[in-house]
Amino acid sequence: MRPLIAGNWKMNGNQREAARLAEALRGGAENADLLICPPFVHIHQVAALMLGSRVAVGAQDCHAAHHGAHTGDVSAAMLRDVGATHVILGHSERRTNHGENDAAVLAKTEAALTAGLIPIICVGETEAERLSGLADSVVEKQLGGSIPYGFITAGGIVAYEPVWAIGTGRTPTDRDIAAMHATMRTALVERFGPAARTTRLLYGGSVKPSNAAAIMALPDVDGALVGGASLVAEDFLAIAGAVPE
Ligand SMILES: O=C(CO)COP(=O)(O)O
Repeated sequence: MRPLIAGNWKMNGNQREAARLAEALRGGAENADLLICPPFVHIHQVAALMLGSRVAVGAQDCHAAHHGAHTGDVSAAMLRDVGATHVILGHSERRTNHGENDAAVLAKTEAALTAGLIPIICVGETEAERLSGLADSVVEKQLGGSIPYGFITAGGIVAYEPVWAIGTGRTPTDRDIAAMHATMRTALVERFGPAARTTRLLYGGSVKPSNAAAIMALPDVDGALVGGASLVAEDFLAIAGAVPE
């Protein structure tokens, strides 16, 4: 399957910087689909800049409700309206900083699907959980609790992001990444059947140009969710260029 290289810009950049970064990516990549996820306030502008390009635009979160009295929140339908096609949900920074649990991620994912957005559900263990041998069970529980019916057929995407690898420069060994991706594939196929074989499983956590080729070559790794390195156009494109043909 064609890999997806997704950039999570997190809370970075002003309008001018967002436009400059988006424009530098407009040409896309040879062997991978590209997706960029700017902060809410830049989505409209960036989606307009990317019209007619092969680069998709997504958001980093959405609310579970369609509309209503939810001060400060943004609905999936609003994101779709301004040009987003994807939304990252359940990122560990949301789980930690905003207390989002699997039930909340499930509700948001259902809202995204209803609005016609492709959800990217993030899962991953903390360092303490990995050291206690709990990584597999933590990720299986997150998958079980946050993926709704209809996710697979709608092209939903899962990102494995070990919490301890995010922004730290540390990554699991290639063997550990491959093992977790195999675990996730098995769990999805057991629950949803063979259709889940085509679900994209991304790896995220300190992906950079120097480690991308090795990670992207692993079985069941269908792309990357990139944080810091997605803010530098040449690094993001180098990661996309490292995808095997
Ligand atoms: O959280 C991430 C992407 O969602 C990964 O961030 P880094 O690539 O900066 O480690």
